[in-house]
Amino acid sequence: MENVMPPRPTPRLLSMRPLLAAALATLLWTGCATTYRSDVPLYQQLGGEETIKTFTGKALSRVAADPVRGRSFKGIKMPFLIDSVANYICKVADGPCVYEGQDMQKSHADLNLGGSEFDTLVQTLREEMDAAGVPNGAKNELLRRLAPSRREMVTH
Ligand code: HEM
Repeated sequence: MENVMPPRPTPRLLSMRPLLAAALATLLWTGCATTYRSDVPLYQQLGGEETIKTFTGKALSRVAADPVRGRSFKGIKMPFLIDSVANYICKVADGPCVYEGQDMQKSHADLNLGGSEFDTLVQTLREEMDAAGVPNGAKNELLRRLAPSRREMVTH
């Protein structure tokens, strides 16, 4: 009589099973890490207060050092400003930080900011969040929350 049993997987394929399972787990984990999770406070997904201060400080320092884009920062005490902006961002991200500064309209009113200046800072923040290893989902959620302040700061 003819044998109708399906062929059994080769031992080689069987031995690759743990490898395939590990690859799948890595894929799932990466997927989770890059997606914003509404059940975890955003500031935690951004890496906590320390990381927020790091990427904020680097972004502000880079823009301030630019010969053209940095014009608004002349005479500004950068360590104080960095602390204040980091606390603001931490608070926007539902963190426990206390922000004691003015609202965005008042604090930028005298700077005569253009749209492209705002966009440059946002792009620099994006790059520094990437450098700090902030997952894409958390990064985009923070930028989404900051976006409405553009119309409060930009005057032309
Ligand atoms: C996402 C965009 C921005 C955010 C979240 C932000 C946030 C802040 C915060 C929280 C303060 C501190 C206010 C206070 O302590 O009373 C501040 C002040 C300041 N910001 Fe921004 N800012 C943004 C865009 C910009 C841009 C585009 C520039 C210039 C290129 C700028 C330049 C300044 C300067 C110079 C001050 C100090 C003003 C002063 O003390 O007279 N900011 N910003």
